Amino acid sequence: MDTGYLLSLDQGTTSTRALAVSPDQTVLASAQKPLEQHYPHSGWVEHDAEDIWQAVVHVLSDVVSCMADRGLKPLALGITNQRETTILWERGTGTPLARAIVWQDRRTAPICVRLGRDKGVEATVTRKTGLVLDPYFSATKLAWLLDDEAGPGLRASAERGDLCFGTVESYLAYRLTGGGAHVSDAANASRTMLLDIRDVDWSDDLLRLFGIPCSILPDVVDNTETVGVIADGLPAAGTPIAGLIGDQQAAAIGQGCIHPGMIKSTYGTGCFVLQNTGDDLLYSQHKLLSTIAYKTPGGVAYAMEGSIFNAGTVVQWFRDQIGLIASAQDSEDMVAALDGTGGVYMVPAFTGLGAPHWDPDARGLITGLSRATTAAEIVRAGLESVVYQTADLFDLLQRDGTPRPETVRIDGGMAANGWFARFLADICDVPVERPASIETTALGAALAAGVGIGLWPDLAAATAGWRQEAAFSPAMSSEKRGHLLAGWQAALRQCLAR
Ligand SMILES: Nc1ncnc2c1ncn2[C@@H]1O[C@H](COP(=O)(O)OP(=O)(O)O)[C@@H](O)[C@H]1O
Ligand SMILES: O=P(O)(O)OC[C@H](O)CO
Repeated sequence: MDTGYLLSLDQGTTSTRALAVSPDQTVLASAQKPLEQHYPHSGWVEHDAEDIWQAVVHVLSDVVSCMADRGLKPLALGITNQRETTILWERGTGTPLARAIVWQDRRTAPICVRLGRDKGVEATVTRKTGLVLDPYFSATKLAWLLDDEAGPGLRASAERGDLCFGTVESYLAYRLTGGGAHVSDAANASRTMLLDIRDVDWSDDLLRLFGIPCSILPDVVDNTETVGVIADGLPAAGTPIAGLIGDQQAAAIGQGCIHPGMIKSTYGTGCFVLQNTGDDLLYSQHKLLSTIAYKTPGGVAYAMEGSIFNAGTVVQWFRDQIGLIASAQDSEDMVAALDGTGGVYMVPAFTGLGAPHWDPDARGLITGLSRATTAAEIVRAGLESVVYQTADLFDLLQRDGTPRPETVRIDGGMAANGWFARFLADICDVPVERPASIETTALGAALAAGVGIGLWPDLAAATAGWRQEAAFSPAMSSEKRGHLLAGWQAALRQCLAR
């Protein structure tokens, strides 16, 4: 096997990370930079795409120079990213022309409501894209940037061919190759609401529906395809960019969920449950999403996905907004000794509710408060709410006919919380596994790039070394589980009934 390492770039919602991964899948070095969030209006979430670029150069440069000191060179770069976040930049220079509209942003809810009045339109969108008509996805964000009165009005430049559109991996590949590659991978492209996921190509009908000129679109590539090399003057210049993949699909690969039926749940800013359905494109009867897990020369693999918009943000809110905890770790220490929440439930609909409700206007609530309620009980209710939402998604997956998983593999920042992992196993009544490598998302991108340069023949070979670090078995009585879930459903109804 080649000496050298795989370079992985993980551009997430709250931070940008670079990792050096050895061919035996050990993390050799890493660097991270937090990303500033902008909330210009209620329900709006933006990132400065130039900040993202500067952070990328910074973390890549740190890792590459640290590895150079050890005499090692990058073999290939894999890029993984927050999905759906929408960027428009100037063709040629790569200069962003507006703030990136982040996946959590709800400003385009009125566009979705208008289009959704025609039930035929909604059904067509779902059949072609596997998605539901919701502001979460890129299409309406892009339409807003081009045409909305409150937006930057970029339609004329787009029609002149001066603009490029892309999600984050596309923007980074463009800038890293010095404008040489305007591409998006199949997994990321499947989240734009412009791709027909049956033939993995942009849909003319959808482009017409959302008013998107095809001149601004990237070319769609496989997830293990070499799209170009890093341009001169940048860190790791000359390195092939050999894997692009959205972060939830990357986590599925990093977790070795490459066989039909396998399931992973990632707890970062949001929580995303993906169950691999192989070459079967299944459509949900319960508003779960059908999406491309990955496309390789071996074909397309699909997944069913449930998206929870707020997971780690609950912990951040306790820490940064209302000061109930000093650090994320405190959330575990504080709740572990409690018997329960004393009847308190929280529904953390800070930016609306995702699957299966798709309610952009829902807002959070805390119920069941009494004079005896403690801060610890409220924190526990927050952690529990993420578990209950996961349980709802597992239930719907099975009602949609997917096999009951033998185990669920978890990752992301919140998965570090042992109490949370145990409660998840109890409430979902399924064994929960945590992997030895907690950098699952970045690892998935590194493995995709490794397959891209032929280090492994395919994803099955690349992921064969997956190892478990900890396992949590369900131990709660079904009576207690039923009681807790009934309380959750009552709180959820209150939230949805406003
Ligand atoms: N011990 C912990 N218990 C609960 N939540 C935690 C813990 N450690 C980190 N988190 C949460 O995990 C999230 C960060 O996870 P990460 O996977 O890095 O997110 P992202 O990729 O979305 O930026 C933060 O929201 C943080 O509050
Ligand atoms: O940045 P993360 O890890 O919360 O992931 C964001 C998702 O890709 C949004 O779909």
